Amino acid sequence: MVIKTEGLSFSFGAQQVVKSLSLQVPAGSIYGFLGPNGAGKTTTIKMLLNLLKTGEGSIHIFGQELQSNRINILSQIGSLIEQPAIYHHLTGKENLMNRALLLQVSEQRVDEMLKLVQLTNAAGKKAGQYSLGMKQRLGIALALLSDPKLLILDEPTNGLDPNGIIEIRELLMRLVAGGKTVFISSHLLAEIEKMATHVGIINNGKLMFQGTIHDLQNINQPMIRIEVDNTVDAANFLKRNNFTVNDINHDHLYVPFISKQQIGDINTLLVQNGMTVFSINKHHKDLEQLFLDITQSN
Ligand SMILES: Nc1ncnc2c1ncn2[C@@H]1O[C@H](COP(=O)(O)OP(=O)(O)OP(=O)(O)O)[C@@H](O)[C@H]1O
Repeated sequence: MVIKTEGLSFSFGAQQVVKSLSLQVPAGSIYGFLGPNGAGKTTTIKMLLNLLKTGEGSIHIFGQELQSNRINILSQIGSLIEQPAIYHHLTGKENLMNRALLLQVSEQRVDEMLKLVQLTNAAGKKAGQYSLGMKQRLGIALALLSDPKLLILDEPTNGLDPNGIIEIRELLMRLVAGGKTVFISSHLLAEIEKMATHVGIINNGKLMFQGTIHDLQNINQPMIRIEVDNTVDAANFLKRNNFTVNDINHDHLYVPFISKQQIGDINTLLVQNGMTVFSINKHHKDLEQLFLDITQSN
């Protein structure tokens, strides 16, 4: 394991915000650390980077205990938390050169990083004029200068438009293909599902789920969401016709998704039997619905 925590806890005064967290991040993974705002993601990340002192529990990174090996461990981690530390009056390349001087890495490495994050063409432009996505990519380039084995990113796609999100996703996938491990936090389930190999889900400081992306997909099966005039009648009717109805509320009912054909069949069946179908579509759960499922199955 690249990161292994056991019983990790942290409190701000009387408020415990991280509760006995046991994380396992395998080498070569993109580990999606998922949770709603305020769940404790940033606090956990700050502990992993030794920016906050661990309350209780232990942190091992690269197989070594963090406190007693922190200089060695932290020198092999690149990180980006909150806004990247960028000088706006300097160009992208100058920002990187500044850090390169400190780290004693070559200009060639700076150029390689610019290429990797696809900022070569914008290298001579002032960073203050960069879009949010370009700034995030510059932040990642800064984090990568020292060639760290592990990259820890706190919500790097926050505030980005869909193109910016795709660029970051593709970049992270390239990094992992090149042998690095990426730990990335997010509050967006759909975003993490598209790139992560492993997932940890945290809510109110507690780990609710941890496993591979396939384990997550097993508990996060897509549904057919049906909007009809009378959901109770429609649900009873579908059950009589051997469909499983998983959930029902005032406006919608939910049937496990099997195929597109089945969506057509259900539509025809309901309409032919006098029911009004307002909409019918394949539906993916959001994080809140997933929490309910996880809580119920525990
Ligand atoms: N410096 C602080 N002092 C007191 N409470 C804090 C402090 N920083 C965070 N908290 C509280 O700790 C809890 C967890 O915050 P944290 O920033 O770790 O969550 P998060 O999952 O990263 O959320 P977000 O995505 O909104 O940053 C929240 O209730 C927050 O209000």
